[in-house]
Amino acid sequence: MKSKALVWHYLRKSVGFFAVALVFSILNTTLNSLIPQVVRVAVDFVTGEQTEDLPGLLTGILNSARARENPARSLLLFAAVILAVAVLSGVCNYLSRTGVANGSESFIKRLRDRLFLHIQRLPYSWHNQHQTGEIIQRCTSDVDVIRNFVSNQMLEVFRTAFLVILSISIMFSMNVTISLVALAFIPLVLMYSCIFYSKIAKRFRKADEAEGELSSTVQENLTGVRVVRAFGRERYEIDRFDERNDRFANLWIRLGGLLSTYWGLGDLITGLQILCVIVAGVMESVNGRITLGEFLAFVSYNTTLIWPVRGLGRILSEMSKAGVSVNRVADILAAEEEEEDANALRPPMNGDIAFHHINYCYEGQKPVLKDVDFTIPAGSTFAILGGTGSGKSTLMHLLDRLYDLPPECGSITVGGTDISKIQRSWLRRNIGIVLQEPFLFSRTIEENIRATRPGASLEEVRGAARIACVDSAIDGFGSGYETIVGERGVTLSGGQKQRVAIARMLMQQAPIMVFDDSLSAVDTETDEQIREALKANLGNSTVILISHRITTLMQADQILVLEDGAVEEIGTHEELLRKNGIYKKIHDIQMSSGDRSLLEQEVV
Ligand SMILES: Nc1ncnc2c1ncn2[C@@H]1O[C@H](COP(=O)(O)OP(=O)(O)OP(=O)(O)O)[C@@H](O)[C@H]1O
Repeated sequence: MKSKALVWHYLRKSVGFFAVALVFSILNTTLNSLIPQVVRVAVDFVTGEQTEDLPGLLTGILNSARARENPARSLLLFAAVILAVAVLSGVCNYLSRTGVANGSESFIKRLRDRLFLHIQRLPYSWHNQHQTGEIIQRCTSDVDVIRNFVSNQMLEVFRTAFLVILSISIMFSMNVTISLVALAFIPLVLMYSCIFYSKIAKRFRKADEAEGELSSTVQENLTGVRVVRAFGRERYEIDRFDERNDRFANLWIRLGGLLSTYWGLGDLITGLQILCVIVAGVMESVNGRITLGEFLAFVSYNTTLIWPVRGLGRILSEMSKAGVSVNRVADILAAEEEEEDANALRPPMNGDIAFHHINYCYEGQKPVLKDVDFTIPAGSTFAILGGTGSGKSTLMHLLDRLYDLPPECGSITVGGTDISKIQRSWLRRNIGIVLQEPFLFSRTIEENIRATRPGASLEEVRGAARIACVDSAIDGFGSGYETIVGERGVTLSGGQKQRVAIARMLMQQAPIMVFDDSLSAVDTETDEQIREALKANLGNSTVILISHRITTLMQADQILVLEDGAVEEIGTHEELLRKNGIYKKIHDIQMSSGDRSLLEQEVV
């Protein structure tokens, strides 16, 4: 969506509020412009000059109050009129601001909701390509800049335009010469504002990017705080932060410098303009072409005219900032969501899973999977063994359609149906995955486990935790299932996190379950206990086990060995040992390590 279309799309539902605000803002401006007229009349009335051109209503009031015979009473009357106008103007101001607040807040709420929803729907690949800190900055700081413009500046543009037209008309009706003097400076002020406007926009864009980098550094550092501590990298991280913070501060200092020059020079031009108007006014007044009251009114109109014109520069700079922010938000909203075809298939998911000649590479990368072709029989336990980076997780990401497999790169079928024809949400609901790096939300353990089946009872949650062998560990926490898990599960050990993630996946009761190296952080004994519990409870589910550890895989119905993205061997534990290939080699290496006793027990 183009940026302007984006603003309009979310703004149009608030147009009613803004229209009301605009009407009251114009009324408020009109009422304010009456006050110098009342002052003019009051001064001229008291000094006895040209009182015959008083508005009819005012003459009537003055006559009925017999003000002409009593100057003090007449001044009280003028004060009362000014007070009445000021009260009305205040009411209009209140209504205008309320309208703007309602309009802008509802607009921003819609924008925020849409952003959040959109980000939820963006593909996995998009999230992998964007830094979390930068996304957070766009959703908070950029949205705030837009909000600030819409709530404080947008209506000002219209109000200023109206005020300029009104003030100029009144001034010309009073005295053409002084009006021309006043007006001569307006193009200069406007031109000057526009030049600065374009410079400020450029600098703001840079400062905004630097802020994004800074947020990313902080976010990454906080997320990886344990790695930083473990490797004693604090100094390096502090220096890295300092460097970005310096860049950010310098950019803002330069931006501040530019703004200071703008306001300083602006003050000078404004001062000159006011000086010229006063000089011209005094000359016209001395020559008897305007009264004292008119002169005072003129100075007053000129001041109310010149400040908003100068303010236009600020509005323009805010507008440029908002423009940058709108573009950045529009960039996110322009990213294509994962399309969900309502007519896509929702077939039974308890059939064989077949990978047909998969050749896959990530965008711009070398091939990750090379002619991978195998079938996982329904209801079986299938294991995948392979070195790091051999493409095991990629296979699972393709199965779950976290990445879409282009048609020319092979196909994956479940029960004979191509997964590209299966509704994504249906596919994901029926494939439970425990990811390699499980993420737990900062909520209670119970909520974390229940996340995949919100209606589940506590007993069901406990049941899943028991199968994942984490029930007793949870009971050992002070608040049991009510224990809050910190960000990324900081209060839990790596193994406990993995087991809570397994319990969460089990709650899903999916016919296909994938364990992507999800027992790596538990000791071999617990690993075995969990596998035993899973075997007894998984029923007819098809289980895909990915691991580097032979003890985790050896009891699987079939084991596939993946080497550098290609299928190297496939068979049962015994068959693969007999083949004397890579599986046997890994087996022998692990045999000589701590897993030997377990291996021996299990093989017997
Ligand atoms: N999102 C991605 N974008 C680009 N390249 C990727 C992406 N994800 C993985 N890769 C690359 O694809 C290759 C296979 O990665 P994959 O995660 O599938 O390996 P793996 O066998 O699961 O490894 P490990 O056992 O270490 O988890 C690696 O070289 C990796 O760098």
